[in-house]
Formats: sequence, structure tokens, C-alpha cells
Amino acid sequence: MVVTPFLLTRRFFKTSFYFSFSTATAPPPPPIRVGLTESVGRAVFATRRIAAGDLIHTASPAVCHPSTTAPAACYSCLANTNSRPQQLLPFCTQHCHQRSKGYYDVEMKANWVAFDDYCRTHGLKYPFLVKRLACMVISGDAGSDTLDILQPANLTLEMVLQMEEGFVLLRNAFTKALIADEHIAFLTKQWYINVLARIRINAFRIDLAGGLYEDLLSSAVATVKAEAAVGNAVYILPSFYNHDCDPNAHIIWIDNADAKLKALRDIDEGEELRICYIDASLHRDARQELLFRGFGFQCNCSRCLHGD
Ligand SMILES: C[S@@+](CC[C@H](N)C(=O)[O-])C[C@H]1O[C@@H](n2cnc3c(N)ncnc32)[C@H](O)[C@@H]1O
Repeated sequence: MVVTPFLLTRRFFKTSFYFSFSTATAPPPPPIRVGLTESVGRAVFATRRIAAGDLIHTASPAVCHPSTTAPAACYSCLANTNSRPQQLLPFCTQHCHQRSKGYYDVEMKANWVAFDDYCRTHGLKYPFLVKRLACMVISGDAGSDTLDILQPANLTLEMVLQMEEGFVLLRNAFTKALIADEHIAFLTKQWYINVLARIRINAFRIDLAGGLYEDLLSSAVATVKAEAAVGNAVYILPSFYNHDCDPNAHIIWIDNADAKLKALRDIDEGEELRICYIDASLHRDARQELLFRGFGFQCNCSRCLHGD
């Protein structure tokens, strides 16, 4: 595999603070770099040897949203709110309440019954992430180009047609709430479809390991098996990790939507870091089918190539 350097754009620097080397007190940069490959687009590579079990880096979501079946999840960070004071709900702490104020106030101005019904009737979860991002853009908490750097999914005409209905309902909710035209100028059908196409490939389903973490060294499998997802999130740097059915890294969540990327085994300098997007214990055909339906690619990892 030939690797060429990947030019990090200004936007990437803005959204991924782990690559900022500006101050003497800043934590050391993570031992990785993003490079371009011939066969799978961009990929993450180790810049030094990483030992099994090491924390490679952490990442905060660019956008996240609790699932409708997780009423106890903090509306901001997805942590469990069960033991929090009533007045803080739907947030877990004053900190989450404060940092979400901008987009939450925007969201509270609109009536979401029609939009939420549309999502529920069609069993859709990703439009909630678009709604959250749209509120963040309107409040100034995020740029409308936040996810542009991520790889988009190839969409069928049927998918686009279904998205159009969601777009109309989202835009109507804002216009009926009298949000000024100039604040929703970004919210075009094309923007909505572009964002959803990126979310489709790059969103992670969040299952919190909580106190069970010590038992979860192989939690790449454990997390995809768990049924009770607290929500979904999109990250920038973790989105550059490619998939492998025998991964050398995994992504886990302990108490909230902040992701931890950990090494599953010793990794050499220059080696590509890959995580598993699905349940690696499935047989080859089932894995291939899931990856093709969910992410639109035929897996070229060595397990699949060897028919394992
Ligand atoms: C989350 S992105 C990973 C980063 C991506 N390579 C990029 O350039 O942004 C997932 C996409 O990477 C590619 N990919 C990841 N793992 C792959 C694999 N095992 N085999 C083939 N393509 C893969 C597919 O195009 C997939 O849709």
C-alpha cells in the first residue's frame, strides 16, 4: 500500500484540536497521522510504536444526539442523568447545561412534532443529528461546513427522495418559529442531503461501558452487541479510521460521548490503525453484507481476503 501525505485543511485544524501544537502546556500530539492510501482513501497511521492497551487519543463529538429510547441520556454529552437534580434535566451537569444553551434555546423555539413523527414512522435516527447540527449552526456553536471534510455515502434516488421530506419538515420548523431567513440561509436541500450522506458513513452508535470498562478489553465486539445505545455521534479524527474485521484498535465510551481510541495489540510505527465497524464474530458473508449495506464498501481486510 502506497501512502502519500494528507494535507490537513484549515477546517481540519479547527475541528480537531488534538493536532494543535501551539502552546507549551498543550498535551503532546497523539502518535498518529492521517495519510492517503491507494485502496481505501484516507487512513490513520501510527507515528511510533504503540503498546497494547494504550490510549491513542480521545475525541469529543462534532455533533451528537441521544436516541429516542434513552430518556435518561444527557441531551448534551449522553451521560446518564438518573441521579441529577430535576432542575438540570435534560442535562447531566451545569457545565453541559451552559455549553448547550445556544443550540438548545434555538431548538426550544420550534415545534418538532411533525419532524419527530417523520423520524419515528420511518425508524430514522440520523435526521436528529442534522437537526442538532442545524441548531448549532443557527446559534453560532458550529459552522455549516463542520462535516464537509468527511467522506460522504453514495446515495440512491430512493434515499434522496426520503431525505427531501425530512428537509422540508426541518426547514418548516425553523421558519414557523420565525427564525430569521439570514440565519437559515445555509439550510438548503443540498446542505441537508450532504450532511446526511456524511453522517450515514461516519456516525457511531454510542454504548457506554461505564464501570464495566475493565472487563471490556475486546469491547469492539461487546459494544456492537449491546442493544441499549444511548445515542449517536459524529467525530472528525475517528472518522478517518478504516475498518478491519481483525482490528488493532477500538473505540470505546466510558461515561459519555467522549470517545477513547485504544490499541488492542502492539502496533508498529507506520502501521495503519483500524477499528471494527461491526460485529467481528459474524461469518465472512454476513460481515461483507453488513458493511456493504451500511457503509457501501466491500471489505478488503486480510481476514476477508483470506475467506476467514
Ligand atoms: C469512516 S470512513 C474511513 C475513512 C475513509 N477512508 C476516508 O477517506 O475518509 C469509511 C470508508 O472508508 C473506506 N473503507 C474503510 N474500511 C475499508 C475496508 N476494510 N475495505 C474497503 N474500504 C474501506 C470505505 O470507502 C468506507 O465507506
